[in-house]
Amino acid sequence: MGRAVVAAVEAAPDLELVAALEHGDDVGAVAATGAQVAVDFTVPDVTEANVRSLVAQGVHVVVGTTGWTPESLGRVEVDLAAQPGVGVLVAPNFALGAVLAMAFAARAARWFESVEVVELHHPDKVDAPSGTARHTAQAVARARREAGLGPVPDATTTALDGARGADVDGVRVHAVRLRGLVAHEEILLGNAGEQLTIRHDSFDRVSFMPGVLHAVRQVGERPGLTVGLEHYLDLG
Ligand SMILES: NC(=O)C1=CN([C@@H]2O[C@H](COP(=O)(O)OP(=O)(O)OC[C@H]3O[C@@H](n4cnc5c(N)ncnc54)[C@H](OP(=O)(O)O)[C@@H]3O)[C@@H](O)[C@H]2O)C=CC1
Ligand SMILES: O=C(O)C1=N[C@H](C(=O)O)C[C@H](O)C1
Repeated sequence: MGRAVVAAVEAAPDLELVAALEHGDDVGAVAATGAQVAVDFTVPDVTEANVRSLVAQGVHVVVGTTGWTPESLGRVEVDLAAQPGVGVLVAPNFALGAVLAMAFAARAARWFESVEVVELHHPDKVDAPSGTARHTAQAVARARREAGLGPVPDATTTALDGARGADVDGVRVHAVRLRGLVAHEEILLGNAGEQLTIRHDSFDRVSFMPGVLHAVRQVGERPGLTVGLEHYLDLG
């Protein structure tokens, strides 16, 4: 992703690439390069420290790295309170179609008794379920709560560990890892006698770049912490 972002920024006539950091480089020296906005695609273990260092330097941050917890987001919010004017966007998916799929699923959720999420990725991915699937399940669960729906029906009493996937806010999420895949998600919504399937496929990492560039252009205008690109697309 880092290489794809470098290429996308270099190809954008209104943006200038002033630095490209690799593993081992000093994030604390980013402001000195003149950077106004930093983009982080690293690993869950280091992204919070990167973002907090960048916020302390007064640099806006666009984050694609997954694995964020409510606690790590909370610590960034505390840092941002001391840096008014600095914006941070943490977005689990920058593909416009994926953001729309999440929004459509949340909109549909109140009308269906059952829902499950299946995410499918390349086998080099280190986290499961994907940040996108977690974000989707949370949005669907919120919509179900707001509509007064009860738990998703499931009579399972005996199962091998993992057979029913992970429970994210009461929504079952299943993770597939398969060579050849890039990033894919299906939201399955069921009622008696019918099913709605909402599916998004990223076939190439270029799919994430329009969303990343949109965020880079916007983040300076949106101080504080934002979670999810949908808020930058008027879909939140
Ligand atoms: N929001 C979105 O739209 C998308 C999000 N992602 C997420 O972005 C993240 C990165 O994905 P991807 O680019 O595929 O992963 P890669 O494994 O290809 O890249 C991760 C990068 O982080 C670097 N890195 C690893 N450890 C450290 C460290 N301790 N300090 C600094 N840098 C480190 C790696 O360097 P080295 O290899 O030298 O160790 C590598 O350059 C993942 O969390 C993924 O889920 C991915 C695609 C889209
Ligand atoms: O690791 C990936 O590849 C991806 N990670 C993000 C996620 O965890 O949701 C976004 C996209 O699915 C690709």
